[in-house]
Amino acid sequence: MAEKTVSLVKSVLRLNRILLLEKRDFAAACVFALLAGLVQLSLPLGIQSIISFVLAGTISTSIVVLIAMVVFGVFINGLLQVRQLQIIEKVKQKLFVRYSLEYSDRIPKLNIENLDHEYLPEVVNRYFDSVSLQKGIDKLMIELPASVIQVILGVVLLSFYHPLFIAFGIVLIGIVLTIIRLTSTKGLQTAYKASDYKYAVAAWVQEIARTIKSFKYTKGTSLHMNKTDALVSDYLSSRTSYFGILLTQFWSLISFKIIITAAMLIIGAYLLVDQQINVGQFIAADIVIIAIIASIEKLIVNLDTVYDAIVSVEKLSAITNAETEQSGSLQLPVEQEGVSVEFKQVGFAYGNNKPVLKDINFSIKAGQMVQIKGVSGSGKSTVLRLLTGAFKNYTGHVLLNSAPVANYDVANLRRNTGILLGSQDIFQGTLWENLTMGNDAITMQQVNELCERTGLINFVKSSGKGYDTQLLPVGNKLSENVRRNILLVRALLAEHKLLLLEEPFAHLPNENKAKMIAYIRKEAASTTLIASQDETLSQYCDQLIQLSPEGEVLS
Ligand SMILES: Nc1ncnc2c1ncn2[C@@H]1O[C@H](COP(=O)(O)OP(=O)(O)OP(=O)(O)O)[C@@H](O)[C@H]1O
Repeated sequence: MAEKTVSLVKSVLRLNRILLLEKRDFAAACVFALLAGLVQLSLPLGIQSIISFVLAGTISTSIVVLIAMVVFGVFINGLLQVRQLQIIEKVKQKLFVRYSLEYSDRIPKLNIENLDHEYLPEVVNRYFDSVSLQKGIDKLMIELPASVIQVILGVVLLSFYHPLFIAFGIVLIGIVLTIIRLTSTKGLQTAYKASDYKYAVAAWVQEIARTIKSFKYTKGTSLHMNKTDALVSDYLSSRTSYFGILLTQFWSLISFKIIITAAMLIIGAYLLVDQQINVGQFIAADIVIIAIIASIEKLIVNLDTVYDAIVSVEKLSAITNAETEQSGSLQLPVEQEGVSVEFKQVGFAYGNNKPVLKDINFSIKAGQMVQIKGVSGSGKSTVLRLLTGAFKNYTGHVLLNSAPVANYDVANLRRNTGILLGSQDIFQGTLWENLTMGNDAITMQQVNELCERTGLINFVKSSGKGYDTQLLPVGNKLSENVRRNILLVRALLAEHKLLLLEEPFAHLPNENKAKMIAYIRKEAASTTLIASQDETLSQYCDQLIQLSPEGEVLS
């Protein structure tokens, strides 16, 4: 697995940006934490005054008032905590909504050229980190700020008892910062690695489920278990190193507590004996110090939540920060029915692989129907893909109406292009949704007509719910014929100026194929490029572009 170096500062800033998206809520939670901290400190002050009164032997109404104030302080503290919980619940819900919408919105806009080496359904698993982030938000937005505020307020309060306590406070904060500084980078790095392996295990289990029939029908081999075993071992060893860091932090904390407790008692006892502070102040100072130690303990014990939250934000960024498609601004002319297409000295390779297309030249007039022919792997589909505008790292010129395809507004281009590529699929939803893709302008009459021509109408009629029939992901349980027909009708529905079709008719009986060709020629009137090895298709086309196995145009 490729190691990713995680920058502590960058990661903390990224987490901060997420928290600051809910600026007002975060500020409100901090204010409540501050108030709660102040109210909590009223407790030692109140106790100190009560002890002074008791020692002076004066039981007066002042004591009753003081006791009432301390009890009231405890009540107010509870009230502030409830308010904090309400704010945090709101933030949790907002986080879930934000990531759900951002993922759904961004995925179709991603630059697939960059994601070519990734399996997107696996990458999208990072979405579950929004739930992990939600879980950590209590600690991040309530407990940790509250602990920091309490430490600062406590040290300020101590300094009023005696200047010696100022030095004590500075040493205290110094030690904590040193512990955090020394262990955090490693802690974060190991947490990130453990998370990587967790996703690797999840991806592999998903892969077994996706290809269940392959694994079910193996001849008793245990490849699936062996691979899981190897991945789980990696996870366990990275998780163990992560836990090692947490243990180091915890040991530092225990040593720190021992030193501070001793220092607190020695300094307090010395000041008391030396009569620099009285008993009430001694007890109150001790209560404050105990509260500070408890807050610091919380800070260090909860560092794993901070690591987890940082890792979650990093993981979620696999989609939220992935590059999206660049769009130009050109629009295709509304009045024109087709578009002219031109390839001038076009060369293309997927990533760093060997070139698929070499010096491709052809031109197609608006409204023409053209077959692109060639053996498997010659690059027929790649020619179509370049025209979708999704792949831009080619050399030479890919022109639509004499303008580079990259100059077109992506949304406008896609609206005007009917695309049938082998990589497209059926999604979980109704047949109607799968055919129209949510385009409300498409009428029942248009859908019926294309279903008649392709023969898909037989499936519609035989399914109990017609167009409302629910389809399973990837078109599971549908016959290959029906699946291909759905994708073909989807590509042709609505008006297009350009049609890019990969083997659209191979599954159709001759009768339906003739009907579809007639439909495209007469009624669609778009410029049509068909990538196909069909020997009989060229007789219906205006042009035949033959590709050699090396990805060159044969004249
Ligand atoms: N996303 C990709 N990443 C890397 N290589 C790819 C990718 N898509 C296709 N290729 C490779 O590019 C070459 C051309 O593929 P393309 O699909 O364009 O050929 P084709 O002529 O349409 O083949 P077929 O008729 O089998 O669909 C093939 O060698 C293929 O393996």
